[in-house]
Amino acid sequence: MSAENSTSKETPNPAADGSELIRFDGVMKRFGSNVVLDHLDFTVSSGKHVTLIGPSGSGKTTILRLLMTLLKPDEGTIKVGGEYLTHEERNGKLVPAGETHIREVRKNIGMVFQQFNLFPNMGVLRNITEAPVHVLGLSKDEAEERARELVELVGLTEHLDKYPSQLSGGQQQRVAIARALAMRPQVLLLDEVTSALDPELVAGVLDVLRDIAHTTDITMLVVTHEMNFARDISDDVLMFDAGRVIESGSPEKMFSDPEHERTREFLSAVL
Ligand SMILES: Nc1ncnc2c1ncn2[C@@H]1O[C@H](COP(=O)(O)OP(=O)(O)OP(=O)(O)O)[C@@H](O)[C@H]1O
Repeated sequence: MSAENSTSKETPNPAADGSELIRFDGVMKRFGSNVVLDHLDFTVSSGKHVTLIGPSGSGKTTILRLLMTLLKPDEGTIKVGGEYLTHEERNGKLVPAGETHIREVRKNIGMVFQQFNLFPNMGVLRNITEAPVHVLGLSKDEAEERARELVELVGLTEHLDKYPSQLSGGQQQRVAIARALAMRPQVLLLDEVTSALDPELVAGVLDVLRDIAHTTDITMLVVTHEMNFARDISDDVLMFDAGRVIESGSPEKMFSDPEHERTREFLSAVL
């Protein structure tokens, strides 16, 4: 892996300065009568790596899906980079955001899913260049140059010409990581990115992500059941229960001396 060589060029978030990047204010999300996020407030500072932990169904993935605008909150507001994601200001009033506004704010956010979601009919290089060319308007040459750097960063240089079906799950997930970074997002969302992988492929993907976490200043919001990985990369860990943050702190504190009974129960089941 050659992350060290490429970081000066690769730093996806050159403006990471510790200012507030993500803000949830009173966010409520329900599915039918099931209140999944219960007036949730939290913030993430630029450049930080924040891991969301908590029992199944506590709302972690829902938070990432709200940030990707795959879902809309029923109440409350979400800001990314100081801009409302869910609303826009018109004539001094806050109104539901239109598609153009949402697309602009969303350019700052990249997501890697459990199931890779690569384009099956495109090779590795084109999977990575497609969005930068069509969404950011980069020239094909610019996008390819950047894609080659990212392919090196994720350790797949020899596989550049292959199609997703010719790659292992771990390699496909590394392509998905490169594809997300190619958009130079300010924040990278990682949703259980190793849970669909065969166990022997998990370590390779986590190593790539550790490398990215330690050698770039991209902001990360991570949902994972890999607690050692969470401990290695996190600045902060947020413990969710029933749609609320019940405890937060450094990984050292959270994993060795949690305060909340529910956190202790959860960690004793997963560690
Ligand atoms: N599209 C949907 N329609 C109905 N219910 C949903 C939908 N998406 C999520 N839910 C419900 O919302 C709750 C929270 O789901 P979410 O996936 O956010 O939890 P999670 O904390 O990420 O869980 P896990 O660790 O199992 O992935 C669950 O009860 C889930 O069944």
